[in-house]
Amino acid sequence: MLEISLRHRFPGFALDAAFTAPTPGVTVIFGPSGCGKSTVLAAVAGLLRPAEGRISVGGVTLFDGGAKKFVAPEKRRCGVVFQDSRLFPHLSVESNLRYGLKRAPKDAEGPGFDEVVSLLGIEALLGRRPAALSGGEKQRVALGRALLSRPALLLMDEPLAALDAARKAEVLPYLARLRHRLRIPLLYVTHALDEVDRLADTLVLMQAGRVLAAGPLEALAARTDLPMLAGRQDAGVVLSCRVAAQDEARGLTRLDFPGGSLVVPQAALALGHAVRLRIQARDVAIATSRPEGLSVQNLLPATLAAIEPGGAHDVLLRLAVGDSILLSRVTKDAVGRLGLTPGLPVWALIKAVAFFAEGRDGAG
Ligand SMILES: Nc1ncnc2c1ncn2[C@@H]1O[C@H](COP(=O)(O)OP(=O)(O)OP(=O)(O)O)[C@@H](O)[C@H]1O
Repeated sequence: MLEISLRHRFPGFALDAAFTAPTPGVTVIFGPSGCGKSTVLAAVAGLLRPAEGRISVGGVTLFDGGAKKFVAPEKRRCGVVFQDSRLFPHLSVESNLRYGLKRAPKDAEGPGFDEVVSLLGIEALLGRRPAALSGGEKQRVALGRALLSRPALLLMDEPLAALDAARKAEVLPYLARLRHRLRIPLLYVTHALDEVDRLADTLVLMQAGRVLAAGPLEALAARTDLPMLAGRQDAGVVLSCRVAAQDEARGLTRLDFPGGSLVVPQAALALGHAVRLRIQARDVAIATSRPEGLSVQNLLPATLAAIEPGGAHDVLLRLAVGDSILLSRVTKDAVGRLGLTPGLPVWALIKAVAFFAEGRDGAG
């Protein structure tokens, strides 16, 4: 368990944040610029001594303001990866990685050099100096160096923020893969929702120095009372699925989630493989009777659970599909026209889904 409660002041900024998250697992702190995400991370790393509060990881107390306990940063066994890779420029990639290994406590268990190199796909880079690496490659090496120091907790502060979209798309699958393979707890700071969707097990939403909500990603993404998520044009739910069937003839893969199933273009995945699906509210339309002759492949029977405020001209519908929730963004006009009221049985038409295979190479 990660247990964090912090109070600290900077001129013009007050941090008063508390959350808990299960470990191992990926906890993502998400929020707008200046909300205090990096300050929380710095306090966990021991780079900032908070005025008050308590930090414990897996039952080990790193900071306790009341008991005047403050474990020095170098004793915390936190591996830190920043936005800029901070590699040693005069050392080869291999020497940078071995530096991490040298810092590992003698008795600490963790992945070996070869395993980390292969996990991050950096075999071909070992002889190069950091100046000869792309931004994405540098971040993979920085991550490798942090992993090889055998941390009890991995801290990442916007590790992809300095990368362009193509480089980011190159590194994200490695992070997703890591999340699946290694059992090191990860605390990850970002203001990019795609990273949240891909990586988070637990989501911590921060605003103006406070935690607005914290909990499992799937539960938070389905909430309509959190404007930071529901107010976005790309608001939507995340569902954990399993590969249930492969239809070679039609070129489709069937994914089951609690309460229903969806088909996606065929993915080369074994039956039972875990897949994370994201369905945006704007990609879900509804009908009050079963539509015929549709090109849309995913049509699910649902119950309209609630109608929540959306934008100026639209609303968010909460749709119960078995044990799962979908969100649908429709116009206020549609609510009146279709006579939508909570409890009504409806059909959800899902026009698009994004999906990512858990583990493997990460990408779906
Ligand atoms: N050492 C410091 N001294 C004074 N003020 C600070 C210090 N560090 C951070 N702050 C202020 O605290 C607030 C929170 O900063 P923090 O870096 O934690 O935000 P953030 O959510 O990580 O933002 P970003 O996404 O832009 O990195 C900001 O207003 C910042 O200016």
